[in-house]
Amino acid sequence: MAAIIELSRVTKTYGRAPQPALADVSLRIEQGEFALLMGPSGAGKSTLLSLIMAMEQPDRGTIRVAGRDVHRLTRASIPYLRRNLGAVFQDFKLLPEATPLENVRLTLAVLGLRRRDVLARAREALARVGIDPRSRKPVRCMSGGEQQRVALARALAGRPPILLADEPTGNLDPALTRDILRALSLVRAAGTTILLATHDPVVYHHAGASRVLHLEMGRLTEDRVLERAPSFVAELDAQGEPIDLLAAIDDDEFSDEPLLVDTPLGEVA
Ligand SMILES: Nc1ncnc2c1ncn2[C@@H]1O[C@H](COP(=O)(O)OP(=O)(O)OP(=O)(O)O)[C@@H](O)[C@H]1O
Repeated sequence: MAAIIELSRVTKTYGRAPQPALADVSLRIEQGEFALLMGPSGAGKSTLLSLIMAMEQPDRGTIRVAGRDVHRLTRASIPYLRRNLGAVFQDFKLLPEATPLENVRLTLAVLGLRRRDVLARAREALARVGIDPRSRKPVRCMSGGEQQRVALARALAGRPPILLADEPTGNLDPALTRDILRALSLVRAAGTTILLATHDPVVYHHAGASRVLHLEMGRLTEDRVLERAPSFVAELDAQGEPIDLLAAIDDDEFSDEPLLVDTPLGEVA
């Protein structure tokens, strides 16, 4: 099977740093996998995610998403990458003065989703993470945990086939962490490939991930398949809950109108 994400001998050094942030990393992630990216602070987890999102350039090596080298995409192909990758950043990258609904709606509009679908999708994604879509609060007035959930809703609302998340439970208490993990289980059950960077042992034990990748000082030191599904995922399966948040991208929902907007997800043409 073709890998949906493939890194081949990727090295990245920032500026004149004495050590590379990532050193000769190769890995393949197949469609539908849920992989955790673990390792101590500074190990290179965020760097790896940034490279996949084409927010940073590697010094050497190639990174392919759905078979395409993300660092050789033409300008016209950037929307293809943005539609395929939903991202939750460590610092959220939300628009601070905008409400949660505006944050999600704007991203969907920038992705080119048809106007009539934007509002429904945005409301649905916010409700799924426990944020009231009618809230008039600017996100800068919300707690870290609330902002984190808005960021997750924004990433999921576009129904990307791949979700990249950097510490998505970092500001959440255990109950909210569990809610987010539950949302991620549904996302994964709908076929989305997830790559999630975390320090959080609760995530490790309860996310239902299928694989753990461990980074140390920029090197991939462990790549392990996890056999056991956590109990609450099994519970969800038993209940047969409808999975409606994520489905494959339906290109008919996207308009062909060209857009050029500088967004928190980068410039989108
Ligand atoms: N934009 C940057 N400019 C310069 N150095 C950077 C930059 N981003 C990361 N680094 C450095 O690269 C190395 C890897 O950092 P990275 O943020 O990828 O690690 P991490 O595993 O995500 O850490 P954490 O768990 O603390 O988020 C660190 O030494 C860090 O200081």
